[in-house]
Amino acid sequence: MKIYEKAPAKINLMLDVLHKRNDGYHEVEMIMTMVDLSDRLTMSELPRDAIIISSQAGYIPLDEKNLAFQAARLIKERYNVSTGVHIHLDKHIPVAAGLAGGSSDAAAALRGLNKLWRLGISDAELRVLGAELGSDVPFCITGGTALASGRGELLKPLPNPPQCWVILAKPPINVSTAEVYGRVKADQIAHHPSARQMENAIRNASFTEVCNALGNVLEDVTLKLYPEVEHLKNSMIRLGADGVLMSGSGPTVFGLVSKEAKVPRIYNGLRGFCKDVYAVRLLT
Ligand SMILES: C[C@@](CO)(OP(=O)(O)O)[C@H](O)COP(=O)(O)OP(=O)(O)OC[C@H]1O[C@@H](n2ccc(N)nc2=O)[C@H](O)[C@@H]1O
Ligand SMILES: Nc1ncnc2c1ncn2[C@@H]1O[C@H](COP(=O)(O)OP(=O)(O)O)[C@@H](O)[C@H]1O
Repeated sequence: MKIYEKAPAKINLMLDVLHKRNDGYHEVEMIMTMVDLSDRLTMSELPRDAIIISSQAGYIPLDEKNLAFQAARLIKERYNVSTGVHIHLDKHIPVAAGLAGGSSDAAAALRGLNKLWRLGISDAELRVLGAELGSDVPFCITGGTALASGRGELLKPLPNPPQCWVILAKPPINVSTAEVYGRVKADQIAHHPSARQMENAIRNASFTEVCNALGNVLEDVTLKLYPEVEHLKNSMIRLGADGVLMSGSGPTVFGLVSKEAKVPRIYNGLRGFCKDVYAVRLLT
């Protein structure tokens, strides 16, 4: 038997850091949504007790460092599964980009293996398992749009934002999430974006209000470390995107665009100096 699962990328429409916790994580408030840029997982049962990861992408680990491997190992151990699985990852989401590619692969593996091994695990239980693998994995289990709090694992579902184009551009640098959080000075954040303002904008289905409510306190850290991210933001604004923000810990910058006619100019303008550019829709 084979199971296929899509693993979409996320963007953070707002991200605030409230304080550093005793366990080393940061208490956050984030509003996240999915975009139509996905990895594709194929999961095939193996009669022997093994987890094999393969991928067409030459730049991700295929051993126990792979988050899909960790997801398979976790579910196998927790539910005493004696057979194995071969997971093929058809990667499309850029890696270490702030788009949760690895977390979404882990979530898709948990969903898929629940079906492959007929375990009957509820989504709520899958989210609890997912939190052991990473703070963004619980959101990626259910997807949609949500307000995430705690370290990212406490989720309040929200309606989807008004449909629009999303231009994603990733400069050729890899950003470590741990390093970015490690440099945040939570008590010195000058401006905190408002989760309430973004939630209201989404509930009002107002594209303009969503653009006005965009904000990410991790930008201050990543833009200082990598000035090319700020350059990319400025280019996207100059080319006419309606709202522009860095996603997560970066370095991917996204631009929200309501009018399709504007998309080619922004896409082509960015492609002039950035290789990794995508024009996609929100996954609504
Ligand atoms: C910043 C965000 C925004 O969505 O995404 P990315 O930019 O990574 O996509 C997330 O908070 C990232 O979530 P995720 O990538 O799952 O992080 P984890 O694996 O749990 O943690 C990696 C490291 O980041 C730090 N970390 C993570 C989450 C959090 N709330 N506080 C933290 O301080 C910790 O140092 C941790 O060791
Ligand atoms: N299935 C996977 N896909 C991508 N990266 C993975 C995967 N499993 C483990 N990784 C590792 O996780 C790290 C973060 O990757 P990713 O999840 O793409 O970034 P981000 O958290 O910024 O969205 C990378 O260093 C990568 O080597």
